[in-house]
Amino acid sequence: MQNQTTIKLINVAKSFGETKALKKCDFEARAGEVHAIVGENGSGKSTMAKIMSGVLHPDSGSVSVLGEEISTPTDAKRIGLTTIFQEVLVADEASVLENLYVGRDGIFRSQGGSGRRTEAEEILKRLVGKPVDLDQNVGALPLSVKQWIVIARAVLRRPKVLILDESSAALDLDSTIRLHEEIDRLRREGATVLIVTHRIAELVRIADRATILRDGVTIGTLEKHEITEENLLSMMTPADRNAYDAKAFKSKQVGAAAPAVVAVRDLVTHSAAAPFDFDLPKGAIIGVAGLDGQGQDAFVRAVAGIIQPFGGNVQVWSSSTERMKKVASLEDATKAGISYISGDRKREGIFPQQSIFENLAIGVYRKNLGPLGIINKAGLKPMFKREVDRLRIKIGSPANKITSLSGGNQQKVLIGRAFANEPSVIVLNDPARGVDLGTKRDLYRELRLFTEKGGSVIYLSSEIEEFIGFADRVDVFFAGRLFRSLAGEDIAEEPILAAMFGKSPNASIEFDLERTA
Ligand SMILES: Nc1ncnc2c1ncn2[C@@H]1O[C@H](COP(=O)(O)OP(=O)(O)OP(=O)(O)O)[C@@H](O)[C@H]1O
Repeated sequence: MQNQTTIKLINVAKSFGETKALKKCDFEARAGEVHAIVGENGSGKSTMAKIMSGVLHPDSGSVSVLGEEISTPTDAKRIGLTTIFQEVLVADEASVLENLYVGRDGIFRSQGGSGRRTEAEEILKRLVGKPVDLDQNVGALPLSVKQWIVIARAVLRRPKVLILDESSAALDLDSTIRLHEEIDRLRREGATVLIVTHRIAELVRIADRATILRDGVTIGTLEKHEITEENLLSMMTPADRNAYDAKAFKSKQVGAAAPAVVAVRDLVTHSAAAPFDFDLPKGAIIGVAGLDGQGQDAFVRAVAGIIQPFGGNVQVWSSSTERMKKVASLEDATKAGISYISGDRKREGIFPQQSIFENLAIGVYRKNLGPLGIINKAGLKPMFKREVDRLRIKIGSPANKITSLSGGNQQKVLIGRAFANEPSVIVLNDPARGVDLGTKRDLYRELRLFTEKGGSVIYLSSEIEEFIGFADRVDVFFAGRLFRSLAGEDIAEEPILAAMFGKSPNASIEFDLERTA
Protein backbone atom coordinates (compact mmCIF):
# COMPACT_ATOMS: atom_id res chain seq x y z
CA MET A 1 0.00 0.00 0.00
CA GLN A 2 2.82 2.43 0.90
CA ASN A 3 4.03 4.53 -2.06
CA GLN A 4 1.00 3.60 -4.12
CA THR A 5 -0.49 6.59 -5.97
CA THR A 6 -3.71 7.64 -4.27
CA ILE A 7 -4.50 10.91 -6.03
CA LYS A 8 -3.79 11.97 -9.55
CA LEU A 9 -4.76 15.21 -11.26
CA ILE A 10 -3.84 15.67 -14.89
CA ASN A 11 -4.11 19.00 -16.69
CA VAL A 12 -6.98 20.21 -14.54
CA ALA A 13 -8.55 23.62 -15.27
CA LYS A 14 -11.29 25.51 -13.44
CA SER A 15 -12.67 29.02 -13.96
CA PHE A 16 -15.12 31.15 -12.06
CA GLY A 17 -16.49 33.53 -14.69
CA GLU A 18 -13.48 35.56 -15.84
CA THR A 19 -11.17 34.23 -13.13
CA LYS A 20 -9.07 31.24 -14.10
CA ALA A 21 -8.49 29.71 -10.67
CA LEU A 22 -6.70 26.66 -12.12
CA LYS A 23 -5.12 26.71 -15.57
CA LYS A 24 -2.95 23.62 -15.70
CA CYS A 25 -2.87 21.72 -12.47
CA ASP A 26 -1.02 18.41 -12.29
CA PHE A 27 -0.66 16.59 -9.02
CA GLU A 28 0.20 13.19 -7.67
CA ALA A 29 0.12 11.99 -4.06
CA ARG A 30 0.99 8.63 -2.51
CA ALA A 31 -0.14 6.46 0.34
CA GLY A 32 1.85 7.00 3.53
CA GLU A 33 2.99 10.53 2.79
CA VAL A 34 2.31 14.02 4.07
CA HIS A 35 2.12 16.18 0.96
CA ALA A 36 1.94 19.96 1.24
CA ILE A 37 0.23 22.16 -1.35
CA VAL A 38 1.87 25.56 -1.38
CA GLY A 39 1.32 28.78 -3.28
CA GLU A 40 0.59 32.46 -3.01
CA ASN A 41 -2.81 33.70 -1.99
CA GLY A 42 -5.21 33.13 -4.84
CA SER A 43 -2.96 30.61 -6.62
CA GLY A 44 -5.73 27.99 -6.62
CA LYS A 45 -4.98 25.73 -3.62
CA SER A 46 -8.47 25.70 -2.12
CA THR A 47 -10.01 25.24 -5.56
CA MET A 48 -7.78 22.20 -6.02
CA ALA A 49 -8.79 20.81 -2.59
CA LYS A 50 -12.45 21.34 -3.43
CA ILE A 51 -12.09 19.54 -6.76
CA MET A 52 -10.46 16.54 -5.08
CA SER A 53 -13.28 16.52 -2.52
CA GLY A 54 -16.03 16.53 -5.14
CA VAL A 55 -17.30 19.96 -4.04
CA LEU A 56 -16.32 21.54 -7.36
CA HIS A 57 -16.13 20.02 -10.81
CA PRO A 58 -13.18 20.75 -13.10
CA ASP A 59 -13.89 22.36 -16.48
CA SER A 60 -11.35 20.01 -18.07
CA GLY A 61 -8.66 17.51 -17.15
CA SER A 62 -8.89 14.31 -15.15
CA VAL A 63 -9.08 13.66 -11.43
CA SER A 64 -8.70 10.28 -9.83
CA VAL A 65 -8.83 9.59 -6.09
CA LEU A 66 -8.04 6.07 -4.90
CA GLY A 67 -8.60 4.89 -8.46
CA GLU A 68 -12.06 6.40 -8.78
CA GLU A 69 -13.60 9.48 -10.33
CA ILE A 70 -15.20 11.78 -7.80
CA SER A 71 -18.36 13.65 -8.69
CA THR A 72 -19.91 14.50 -5.33
CA PRO A 73 -18.69 14.99 -1.75
CA THR A 74 -20.62 11.83 -0.84
CA ASP A 75 -18.57 9.86 -3.39
CA ALA A 76 -15.42 11.21 -1.83
CA LYS A 77 -16.46 10.22 1.69
CA ARG A 78 -17.56 6.77 0.58
CA ILE A 79 -14.18 5.89 -0.82
CA GLY A 80 -12.28 7.27 2.16
CA LEU A 81 -11.45 10.94 1.45
CA THR A 82 -12.18 13.46 4.17
CA THR A 83 -11.55 17.19 3.98
CA ILE A 84 -11.29 19.68 6.80
CA PHE A 85 -12.12 23.06 5.30
CA GLN A 86 -11.04 26.43 6.65
CA GLU A 87 -14.37 27.17 8.31
CA VAL A 88 -15.12 25.44 11.59
CA LEU A 89 -18.38 23.63 10.83
CA VAL A 90 -20.18 22.31 13.90
CA ALA A 91 -23.84 22.07 14.89
CA ASP A 92 -24.01 24.24 18.02
CA GLU A 93 -27.28 22.82 19.26
CA ALA A 94 -26.12 19.18 19.10
CA SER A 95 -23.92 17.34 21.59
CA VAL A 96 -20.21 16.69 21.15
CA LEU A 97 -20.91 13.01 20.44
CA GLU A 98 -23.56 13.81 17.84
CA ASN A 99 -21.21 16.24 16.15
CA LEU A 100 -18.50 13.62 15.99
CA TYR A 101 -20.64 11.05 14.25
CA VAL A 102 -22.94 13.33 12.29
CA GLY A 103 -23.87 11.82 8.95
CA ARG A 104 -22.93 8.36 10.12
CA ASP A 105 -25.58 5.65 10.31
CA GLY A 106 -27.74 5.22 13.37
CA ILE A 107 -26.03 7.75 15.63
CA PHE A 108 -29.18 9.43 16.81
CA ARG A 109 -30.88 6.14 17.54
CA SER A 110 -28.10 4.39 19.33
CA GLN A 111 -26.26 7.41 20.71
CA GLY A 112 -23.23 5.79 19.28
CA GLY A 113 -23.02 2.67 21.44
CA SER A 114 -20.32 2.22 24.03
CA GLY A 115 -17.62 1.44 21.46
CA ARG A 116 -18.14 4.74 19.77
CA ARG A 117 -18.18 6.60 23.07
CA THR A 118 -14.88 5.10 24.13
CA GLU A 119 -13.32 5.81 20.77
CA ALA A 120 -14.60 9.39 20.82
CA GLU A 121 -13.39 9.95 24.39
CA GLU A 122 -9.94 8.66 23.56
CA ILE A 123 -9.49 10.69 20.44
CA LEU A 124 -10.70 13.95 21.98
CA LYS A 125 -8.47 13.46 25.01
CA ARG A 126 -5.52 12.96 22.70
CA LEU A 127 -6.31 16.00 20.54
CA VAL A 128 -7.60 18.50 23.11
CA GLY A 129 -5.07 17.39 25.71
CA LYS A 130 -7.76 16.81 28.35
CA PRO A 131 -11.07 14.92 28.62
CA VAL A 132 -14.14 16.47 26.96
CA ASP A 133 -17.71 15.77 28.12
CA LEU A 134 -19.37 14.06 25.15
CA ASP A 135 -22.91 14.92 26.21
CA GLN A 136 -22.60 18.69 26.47
CA ASN A 137 -23.85 20.96 23.70
CA VAL A 138 -21.15 22.22 21.39
CA GLY A 139 -22.51 25.78 21.31
CA ALA A 140 -20.92 26.91 24.57
CA LEU A 141 -17.48 25.45 23.88
CA PRO A 142 -14.52 27.65 22.96
CA LEU A 143 -13.58 27.95 19.29
CA SER A 144 -10.40 25.91 19.78
CA VAL A 145 -12.39 22.92 21.11
CA LYS A 146 -14.85 23.26 18.21
CA GLN A 147 -11.91 23.12 15.84
CA TRP A 148 -10.73 19.92 17.54
CA ILE A 149 -14.20 18.40 17.19
CA VAL A 150 -14.01 19.00 13.44
CA ILE A 151 -10.58 17.42 13.29
CA ALA A 152 -11.65 14.49 15.51
CA ARG A 153 -14.69 13.90 13.30
CA ALA A 154 -12.39 13.56 10.30
CA VAL A 155 -9.90 11.29 12.09
CA LEU A 156 -12.70 9.03 13.38
CA ARG A 157 -13.60 8.23 9.81
CA ARG A 158 -10.16 6.61 9.45
CA PRO A 159 -9.62 8.38 6.14
CA LYS A 160 -7.38 6.96 3.45
CA VAL A 161 -6.92 10.52 2.23
CA LEU A 162 -7.20 13.47 4.60
CA ILE A 163 -7.07 17.04 3.27
CA LEU A 164 -6.42 19.83 5.76
CA ASP A 165 -7.07 23.23 4.21
CA GLU A 166 -5.41 25.76 6.52
CA SER A 167 -6.62 23.79 9.51
CA SER A 168 -3.76 24.81 11.75
CA ALA A 169 -4.01 28.52 10.95
CA ALA A 170 -5.79 29.27 14.22
CA LEU A 171 -4.00 26.73 16.42
CA ASP A 172 -1.38 27.74 18.93
CA LEU A 173 1.94 25.97 19.20
CA ASP A 174 0.91 23.41 21.79
CA SER A 175 -2.12 22.40 19.73
CA THR A 176 -0.14 22.39 16.50
CA ILE A 177 2.21 19.83 18.01
CA ARG A 178 -0.74 17.59 18.91
CA LEU A 179 -2.13 17.97 15.39
CA HIS A 180 1.25 17.02 13.92
CA GLU A 181 1.35 13.89 16.08
CA GLU A 182 -2.06 12.93 14.75
CA ILE A 183 -0.98 13.57 11.15
CA ASP A 184 2.07 11.44 11.77
CA ARG A 185 -0.07 8.62 13.14
CA LEU A 186 -2.28 8.65 10.03
CA ARG A 187 0.74 8.73 7.79
CA ARG A 188 2.23 5.69 9.53
CA GLU A 189 -1.05 3.86 9.05
CA GLY A 190 -0.66 4.41 5.30
CA ALA A 191 -3.00 7.38 4.77
CA THR A 192 -2.24 10.24 2.39
CA VAL A 193 -2.37 13.54 4.25
CA LEU A 194 -2.55 16.72 2.15
CA ILE A 195 -1.91 19.96 3.94
CA VAL A 196 -2.60 23.39 2.53
CA THR A 197 -0.63 25.80 4.67
CA HIS A 198 1.24 29.08 4.64
CA ARG A 199 3.15 28.16 7.77
CA ILE A 200 6.47 27.37 6.22
CA ALA A 201 8.14 26.20 9.44
CA GLU A 202 5.35 23.68 9.96
CA LEU A 203 5.63 22.46 6.43
CA VAL A 204 9.39 21.99 6.60
CA ARG A 205 8.85 20.00 9.80
CA ILE A 206 6.19 17.56 8.65
CA ALA A 207 5.88 17.41 4.87
CA ASP A 208 7.46 14.55 2.90
CA ARG A 209 6.89 16.38 -0.37
CA ALA A 210 5.50 19.74 -1.43
CA THR A 211 3.79 20.72 -4.68
CA ILE A 212 3.91 24.39 -5.62
CA LEU A 213 1.16 26.22 -7.48
CA ARG A 214 1.61 29.60 -9.09
CA ASP A 215 -1.32 31.37 -10.71
CA GLY A 216 -3.25 28.16 -11.21
CA VAL A 217 -0.33 26.25 -12.72
CA THR A 218 1.69 23.46 -11.07
CA ILE A 219 5.29 24.61 -10.94
CA GLY A 220 6.80 21.44 -9.52
CA THR A 221 7.13 19.07 -6.58
CA LEU A 222 9.93 19.21 -4.02
CA GLU A 223 11.26 16.20 -2.12
CA LYS A 224 11.71 16.47 1.64
CA HIS A 225 15.38 17.50 1.53
CA GLU A 226 14.60 20.22 -1.02
CA ILE A 227 11.86 21.87 1.04
CA THR A 228 13.40 25.14 2.23
CA GLU A 229 11.95 28.60 2.60
CA GLU A 230 14.08 29.97 -0.23
CA ASN A 231 13.19 27.14 -2.64
CA LEU A 232 9.52 27.52 -1.87
CA LEU A 233 9.60 31.28 -2.26
CA SER A 234 11.44 31.18 -5.56
CA MET A 235 8.93 28.69 -6.99
CA MET A 236 5.85 30.41 -5.59
CA THR A 237 6.57 33.92 -6.77
CA PRO A 238 7.39 35.30 -10.21
CA ALA A 239 11.08 36.14 -10.69
CA ASP A 240 10.57 39.92 -10.54
CA ARG A 241 9.13 39.63 -7.05
CA ASN A 242 11.84 37.40 -5.79
CA ALA A 243 14.48 39.84 -4.81
CA TYR A 244 13.45 39.89 -1.17
CA ASP A 245 16.10 40.66 1.25
CA ALA A 246 15.60 39.88 4.90
CA LYS A 247 17.63 43.04 5.66
CA ALA A 248 14.67 45.09 4.50
CA PHE A 249 12.82 44.23 7.68
CA LYS A 250 15.66 43.30 10.02
CA SER A 251 15.43 44.26 13.67
CA LYS A 252 17.06 47.61 14.31
CA GLN A 253 17.41 46.69 17.96
CA VAL A 254 15.45 49.69 19.11
CA GLY A 255 16.15 49.68 22.80
CA ALA A 256 14.09 50.58 25.80
CA ALA A 257 15.88 53.96 25.74
CA ALA A 258 13.46 55.39 23.18
CA PRO A 259 10.54 57.23 24.79
CA ALA A 260 7.42 55.13 25.33
CA VAL A 261 4.50 55.87 23.02
CA VAL A 262 2.27 53.34 24.77
CA ALA A 263 2.53 52.79 28.50
CA VAL A 264 0.46 50.09 30.18
CA ARG A 265 0.31 50.09 33.97
CA ASP A 266 -0.95 47.41 36.37
CA LEU A 267 -2.94 45.73 33.64
CA VAL A 268 -5.04 42.74 34.70
CA THR A 269 -6.21 40.50 31.84
CA HIS A 270 -8.57 38.26 33.81
CA SER A 271 -9.89 38.02 37.34
CA ALA A 272 -7.22 35.62 38.60
CA ALA A 273 -4.20 37.12 36.80
CA ALA A 274 -1.48 39.25 38.37
CA PRO A 275 -1.01 42.86 37.19
CA PHE A 276 1.86 43.81 34.89
CA ASP A 277 3.41 46.82 33.12
CA PHE A 278 4.38 47.22 29.47
CA ASP A 279 6.11 49.96 27.47
CA LEU A 280 6.22 50.36 23.70
CA PRO A 281 9.32 52.40 22.76
CA LYS A 282 8.90 54.76 19.81
CA GLY A 283 10.11 53.19 16.59
CA ALA A 284 10.10 49.64 17.97
CA ILE A 285 8.44 46.45 16.80
CA ILE A 286 7.47 44.46 19.87
CA GLY A 287 6.50 40.82 19.34
CA VAL A 288 3.87 39.33 21.64
CA ALA A 289 3.80 35.57 22.16
CA GLY A 290 2.03 33.00 24.31
CA LEU A 291 0.12 29.74 24.18
CA ASP A 292 -3.65 30.06 23.80
CA GLY A 293 -5.39 31.79 26.69
CA GLN A 294 -2.36 33.22 28.50
CA GLY A 295 -3.61 36.81 28.41
CA GLN A 296 -1.77 38.06 25.33
CA ASP A 297 -4.92 38.32 23.25
CA ALA A 298 -6.73 40.34 25.95
CA PHE A 299 -3.63 42.52 26.26
CA VAL A 300 -3.46 43.57 22.59
CA ARG A 301 -7.20 44.12 22.49
CA ALA A 302 -7.02 46.30 25.57
CA VAL A 303 -4.27 48.39 23.98
CA ALA A 304 -6.44 48.81 20.88
CA GLY A 305 -9.39 49.85 23.06
CA ILE A 306 -11.51 46.89 21.97
CA ILE A 307 -11.99 45.45 25.45
CA GLN A 308 -11.79 46.88 28.92
CA PRO A 309 -9.17 45.15 31.05
CA PHE A 310 -10.09 43.87 34.53
CA GLY A 311 -7.77 46.44 36.01
CA GLY A 312 -5.01 48.95 35.25
CA ASN A 313 -4.80 51.36 32.34
CA VAL A 314 -3.41 51.99 28.89
CA GLN A 315 -1.91 55.36 27.97
CA VAL A 316 -0.85 56.58 24.55
CA TRP A 317 1.37 59.51 23.60
CA SER A 318 -0.61 62.30 22.02
CA SER A 319 1.49 64.46 19.72
CA SER A 320 -1.09 67.25 19.76
CA THR A 321 -1.02 67.72 23.55
CA GLU A 322 2.50 66.31 23.97
CA ARG A 323 1.27 64.18 26.86
CA MET A 324 0.26 60.62 27.58
CA LYS A 325 -3.48 60.16 27.20
CA LYS A 326 -5.63 57.40 28.66
CA VAL A 327 -7.31 54.99 26.23
CA ALA A 328 -10.61 53.66 27.50
CA SER A 329 -12.48 52.82 24.31
CA LEU A 330 -12.03 51.98 20.66
CA GLU A 331 -12.83 55.59 19.79
CA ASP A 332 -10.13 56.87 22.17
CA ALA A 333 -7.64 54.45 20.63
CA THR A 334 -8.52 55.47 17.08
CA LYS A 335 -8.27 59.17 17.98
CA ALA A 336 -4.90 58.52 19.58
CA GLY A 337 -3.67 57.06 16.28
CA ILE A 338 -3.89 53.33 17.05
CA SER A 339 -4.83 51.01 14.18
CA TYR A 340 -5.77 47.40 14.84
CA ILE A 341 -5.47 44.44 12.48
CA SER A 342 -6.98 41.10 13.42
CA GLY A 343 -6.20 37.73 11.89
CA ASP A 344 -9.71 36.62 12.81
CA ARG A 345 -11.13 38.45 9.83
CA LYS A 346 -14.57 36.81 9.94
CA ARG A 347 -15.23 37.92 13.51
CA GLU A 348 -13.50 41.27 13.71
CA GLY A 349 -12.50 42.45 10.30
CA ILE A 350 -14.36 42.23 7.07
CA PHE A 351 -17.78 43.60 6.23
CA PRO A 352 -18.94 40.69 4.07
CA GLN A 353 -21.75 42.56 2.37
CA GLN A 354 -19.51 45.45 1.32
CA SER A 355 -17.20 45.83 -1.64
CA ILE A 356 -13.44 45.48 -1.63
CA PHE A 357 -13.14 49.26 -1.98
CA GLU A 358 -15.43 49.97 0.97
CA ASN A 359 -13.71 47.39 3.14
CA LEU A 360 -10.33 48.98 2.57
CA ALA A 361 -11.40 52.59 2.73
CA ILE A 362 -13.89 52.40 5.57
CA GLY A 363 -11.58 53.89 8.19
CA VAL A 364 -10.74 56.94 6.12
CA TYR A 365 -14.24 57.68 4.90
CA ARG A 366 -14.85 60.16 7.66
CA LYS A 367 -11.80 62.22 6.82
CA ASN A 368 -12.90 62.39 3.18
CA LEU A 369 -16.45 63.57 3.54
CA GLY A 370 -17.28 66.12 0.93
CA PRO A 371 -19.87 68.91 1.25
CA LEU A 372 -23.23 67.63 2.56
CA GLY A 373 -21.49 64.63 4.09
CA ILE A 374 -21.14 62.79 0.79
CA ILE A 375 -18.19 60.46 0.55
CA ASN A 376 -15.55 61.70 -1.80
CA LYS A 377 -14.86 58.38 -3.48
CA ALA A 378 -12.72 59.86 -6.21
CA GLY A 379 -10.47 61.39 -3.57
CA LEU A 380 -9.92 57.98 -2.03
CA LYS A 381 -8.98 56.23 -5.25
CA PRO A 382 -5.24 57.06 -5.18
CA MET A 383 -5.01 55.75 -1.61
CA PHE A 384 -6.84 52.58 -2.64
CA LYS A 385 -4.51 52.01 -5.58
CA ARG A 386 -1.44 52.65 -3.43
CA GLU A 387 -2.45 50.04 -0.84
CA VAL A 388 -3.51 47.46 -3.44
CA ASP A 389 -0.20 47.88 -5.27
CA ARG A 390 2.15 47.80 -2.35
CA LEU A 391 0.50 44.77 -0.74
CA ARG A 392 0.00 43.21 -4.17
CA ILE A 393 -3.63 42.44 -3.45
CA LYS A 394 -5.07 40.26 -6.19
CA ILE A 395 -8.44 41.76 -7.05
CA GLY A 396 -10.79 42.01 -10.01
CA SER A 397 -13.05 45.06 -9.82
CA PRO A 398 -12.82 47.13 -6.60
CA ALA A 399 -16.63 47.11 -6.62
CA ASN A 400 -16.81 43.30 -6.17
CA LYS A 401 -17.77 42.00 -2.77
CA ILE A 402 -14.82 41.31 -0.51
CA THR A 403 -15.97 37.71 -0.13
CA SER A 404 -15.12 37.06 -3.79
CA LEU A 405 -11.42 37.27 -2.86
CA SER A 406 -9.34 34.31 -1.69
CA GLY A 407 -8.88 34.20 2.10
CA GLY A 408 -5.37 35.61 2.06
CA ASN A 409 -6.34 38.49 -0.19
CA GLN A 410 -9.19 39.41 2.16
CA GLN A 411 -6.60 39.56 4.93
CA LYS A 412 -4.43 41.86 2.82
CA VAL A 413 -7.37 44.26 2.44
CA LEU A 414 -7.53 44.53 6.23
CA ILE A 415 -3.81 45.21 6.42
CA GLY A 416 -4.21 47.90 3.74
CA ARG A 417 -7.04 49.43 5.79
CA ALA A 418 -4.82 49.79 8.85
CA PHE A 419 -2.06 51.56 6.91
CA ALA A 420 -4.58 53.77 5.12
CA ASN A 421 -5.61 55.27 8.45
CA GLU A 422 -2.13 56.79 8.79
CA PRO A 423 -1.75 55.63 12.38
CA SER A 424 1.12 56.25 14.79
CA VAL A 425 0.82 52.83 16.44
CA ILE A 426 -0.25 49.62 14.70
CA VAL A 427 -1.45 46.74 16.85
CA LEU A 428 -1.56 43.44 14.98
CA ASN A 429 -3.30 40.38 16.37
CA ASP A 430 -1.96 37.37 14.47
CA PRO A 431 -2.33 39.26 11.18
CA ALA A 432 -0.54 36.77 8.95
CA ARG A 433 -3.03 33.93 9.38
CA GLY A 434 -3.60 32.47 5.95
CA VAL A 435 -1.28 35.01 4.33
CA ASP A 436 1.38 33.72 1.93
CA LEU A 437 5.10 33.93 2.54
CA GLY A 438 5.78 36.69 0.01
CA THR A 439 3.07 38.84 1.53
CA LYS A 440 4.33 38.19 5.04
CA ARG A 441 7.67 39.57 3.96
CA ASP A 442 5.93 42.52 2.29
CA LEU A 443 4.14 43.15 5.57
CA TYR A 444 7.37 42.97 7.63
CA ARG A 445 9.06 45.39 5.25
CA GLU A 446 6.14 47.81 5.34
CA LEU A 447 6.06 47.68 9.14
CA ARG A 448 9.79 48.35 9.32
CA LEU A 449 9.41 51.32 6.96
CA PHE A 450 6.55 52.50 9.15
CA THR A 451 8.78 52.45 12.25
CA GLU A 452 11.55 54.25 10.38
CA LYS A 453 9.08 57.06 9.78
CA GLY A 454 8.35 57.22 13.50
CA GLY A 455 5.58 54.64 13.89
CA SER A 456 5.57 51.89 16.52
CA VAL A 457 4.25 48.35 16.35
CA ILE A 458 2.85 45.67 18.64
CA TYR A 459 2.79 42.35 16.79
CA LEU A 460 1.08 39.31 18.29
CA SER A 461 1.78 36.07 16.48
CA SER A 462 1.04 32.41 17.14
CA GLU A 463 4.03 31.51 14.96
CA ILE A 464 7.33 31.96 16.78
CA GLU A 465 9.26 32.06 13.50
CA GLU A 466 7.65 35.38 12.66
CA PHE A 467 9.62 37.17 15.37
CA ILE A 468 13.08 35.92 14.59
CA GLY A 469 15.23 38.53 12.86
CA PHE A 470 12.26 40.89 12.80
CA ALA A 471 11.08 41.90 16.28
CA ASP A 472 13.15 44.26 18.42
CA ARG A 473 11.83 42.64 21.59
CA VAL A 474 9.52 39.70 22.27
CA ASP A 475 7.20 39.82 25.26
CA VAL A 476 6.00 36.37 26.25
CA PHE A 477 2.77 35.91 28.17
CA PHE A 478 2.10 33.17 30.68
CA ALA A 479 -0.68 32.74 33.27
CA GLY A 480 -2.45 35.91 32.20
CA ARG A 481 0.44 38.32 32.46
CA LEU A 482 3.62 39.44 30.74
CA PHE A 483 6.01 36.75 31.93
CA ARG A 484 9.32 37.55 30.24
CA SER A 485 10.76 40.10 27.80
CA LEU A 486 13.38 38.80 25.40
CA ALA A 487 15.79 40.85 23.31
CA GLY A 488 18.90 40.42 21.17
CA GLU A 489 20.10 36.82 20.89
CA ASP A 490 17.30 35.62 23.14
CA ILE A 491 14.87 36.19 20.30
CA ALA A 492 15.22 32.57 19.22
CA GLU A 493 13.04 29.49 19.28
CA GLU A 494 14.30 27.90 22.51
CA PRO A 495 14.12 30.90 24.87
CA ILE A 496 10.72 31.91 23.47
CA LEU A 497 9.39 28.37 23.89
CA ALA A 498 10.76 28.08 27.42
CA ALA A 499 8.98 31.30 28.39
CA MET A 500 5.75 30.23 26.68
CA PHE A 501 5.68 27.18 28.94
CA GLY A 502 6.49 29.31 31.98
CA LYS A 503 9.94 27.81 32.37
CA SER A 504 13.26 29.32 33.33
CA PRO A 505 15.36 30.58 30.40
CA ASN A 506 17.69 27.58 30.35
CA ALA A 507 15.13 24.82 30.86
CA SER A 508 14.85 22.24 28.14
CA ILE A 509 11.44 21.60 26.68
CA GLU A 510 10.24 18.01 26.98
CA PHE A 511 8.60 17.65 23.62
CA ASP A 512 10.52 17.13 20.45
CA LEU A 513 9.57 19.59 17.77
CA GLU A 514 11.02 17.47 15.03
CA ARG A 515 8.94 14.68 13.71
CA THR A 516 9.78 11.39 15.36
CA ALA A 517 9.70 9.27 12.21
N1 LIG B 1 -16.55 30.89 -5.84
C1 LIG B 1 -15.71 31.74 -6.44
N2 LIG B 1 -16.14 32.74 -7.21
C2 LIG B 1 -15.31 33.59 -7.84
N3 LIG B 1 -13.96 33.51 -7.76
C3 LIG B 1 -13.45 32.54 -7.00
C4 LIG B 1 -14.29 31.60 -6.29
N4 LIG B 1 -13.49 30.74 -5.63
C5 LIG B 1 -12.22 31.11 -5.89
N5 LIG B 1 -12.19 32.18 -6.73
C6 LIG B 1 -10.99 32.85 -7.26
O1 LIG B 1 -10.12 31.84 -7.73
C7 LIG B 1 -8.76 32.16 -7.43
C8 LIG B 1 -8.15 31.02 -6.63
O2 LIG B 1 -8.74 30.97 -5.35
P1 LIG B 1 -8.36 29.90 -4.23
O3 LIG B 1 -9.28 30.16 -3.07
O4 LIG B 1 -8.35 28.54 -4.82
O5 LIG B 1 -6.87 30.35 -3.87
P2 LIG B 1 -5.91 29.87 -2.70
O6 LIG B 1 -4.62 29.51 -3.32
O7 LIG B 1 -6.59 28.82 -1.88
O8 LIG B 1 -5.75 31.22 -1.87
P3 LIG B 1 -5.50 31.50 -0.28
O9 LIG B 1 -4.10 31.11 0.01
O10 LIG B 1 -5.66 32.99 -0.18
O11 LIG B 1 -6.55 30.73 0.49
C9 LIG B 1 -8.79 33.48 -6.69
O12 LIG B 1 -8.51 34.51 -7.61
C10 LIG B 1 -10.22 33.59 -6.18
O13 LIG B 1 -10.62 34.95 -6.07
